[in-house]
Amino acid sequence: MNIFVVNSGSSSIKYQLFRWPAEQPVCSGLVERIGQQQATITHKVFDPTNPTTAPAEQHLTLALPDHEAGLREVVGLLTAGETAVIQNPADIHVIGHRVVHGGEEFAATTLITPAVKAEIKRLFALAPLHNPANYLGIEVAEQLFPQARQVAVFDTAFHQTLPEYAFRYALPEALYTEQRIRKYGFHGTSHQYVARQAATHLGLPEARLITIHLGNGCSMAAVRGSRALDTTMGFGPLAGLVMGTRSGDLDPSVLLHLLGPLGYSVEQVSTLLNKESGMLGLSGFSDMRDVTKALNAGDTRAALAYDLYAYRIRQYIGAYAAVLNGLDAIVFTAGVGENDALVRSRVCQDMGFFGLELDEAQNQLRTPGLRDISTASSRARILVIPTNEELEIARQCAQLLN
Ligand SMILES: Nc1ncnc2c1ncn2[C@@H]1O[C@H](COP(=O)(O)OP(=O)(O)O)[C@@H](O)[C@H]1O
Ligand SMILES: CC(=O)OP(=O)(O)O
Ligand SMILES: [Mg+2]
Repeated sequence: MNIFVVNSGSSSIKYQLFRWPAEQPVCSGLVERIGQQQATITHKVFDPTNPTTAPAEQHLTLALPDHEAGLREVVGLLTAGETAVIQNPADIHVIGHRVVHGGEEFAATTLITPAVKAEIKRLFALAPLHNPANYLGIEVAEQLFPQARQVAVFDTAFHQTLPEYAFRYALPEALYTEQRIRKYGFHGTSHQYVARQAATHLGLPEARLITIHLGNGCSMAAVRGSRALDTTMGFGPLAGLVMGTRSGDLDPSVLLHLLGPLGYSVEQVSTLLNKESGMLGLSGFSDMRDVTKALNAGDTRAALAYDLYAYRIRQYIGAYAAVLNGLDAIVFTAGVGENDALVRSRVCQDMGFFGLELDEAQNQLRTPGLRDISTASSRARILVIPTNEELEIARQCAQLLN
């Protein structure tokens, strides 16, 4: 069986093809800047005899007016010429779609039906940056792969186990019962994937874990074994940690002040909080590699941004150690969490109270796969685990269809 995973964003499409049940990655890629003058496709084909060797890479620059044009081009790469890994679109049997917001309706992976699509559409208002793009990806995939079974895997699903006192806001009840205003949480496939690996690695099925996903979007989760107990993102993906361009936690009075005395429109506030804040707002750079470069050059704004970023993570480690009544491990994952040794070092400084003691030499190493970067005497483990949302999505598709 061939499972094709699609993570469709507002201007990008990430994809990966797996052979099942071998869980073997065949190819993966990223289509960027859809709708702009020049879009790019990075397409990687893995060596079928040895998927751990570096894949063959291909780069294309071309005009792609929309997602349909983008996915059509990808189908071309999958089926034609030297890069061909399948003969025609009918060789794709299952398509797993990342859908960011599943509301309270979807606590599990679901086969996509017209009713499911209608529900995903109804949730546009709750995830305006993500759900419309995910929906578009589904529609285009249905056209290009009419034979395939289409499956939705929701970012929110893993967090549906949160207790009510953790997911409710202290607002009048009707806003929850009638408007569904509550904490949902996101990046669920990533938290679930690394939590499972951590629990297996520790040999503790009921491990008390704090998973820390630091990508462009950032979030943390308190996880007991395989059950999510709390998470930092909320009603939408704006709450909690400082992110590349998103503010994270903010006193709601700031919004009232922006909307009232300062005369911002709702649209302007949305742009401010989603696209102009976070590390970009503080330092002028959204990409952590640029922030680090500025920091090393003595830039004081970058230094403050770095301190604030790490401080917020440390605060939530404290909060979640309380939620879990103890701690067996924290797990760093995603682009920043996996690669940025300085962030990990800042976060783990003076955390002896929580049993966390970093081995700085191990922290600096760049070996692939799961790594334990804590000292032998550390009471709780500090792990770095590469996330693989695409593999987790494929696994959930396979599980659903079995
Ligand atoms: N070597 C590195 N050192 C520090 N940060 C890195 C490194 N590689 C990637 N990143 C950071 O990872 C972030 C992107 O993470 P990623 O998980 O790919 O995000 P997303 O899936 O949300 O696009 C960027 O801020 C980027 O700067
Ligand atoms: C939900 C979310 O924040 O996703 P991303 O990090 O991909 O933007
Ligand atoms: Mg991501």
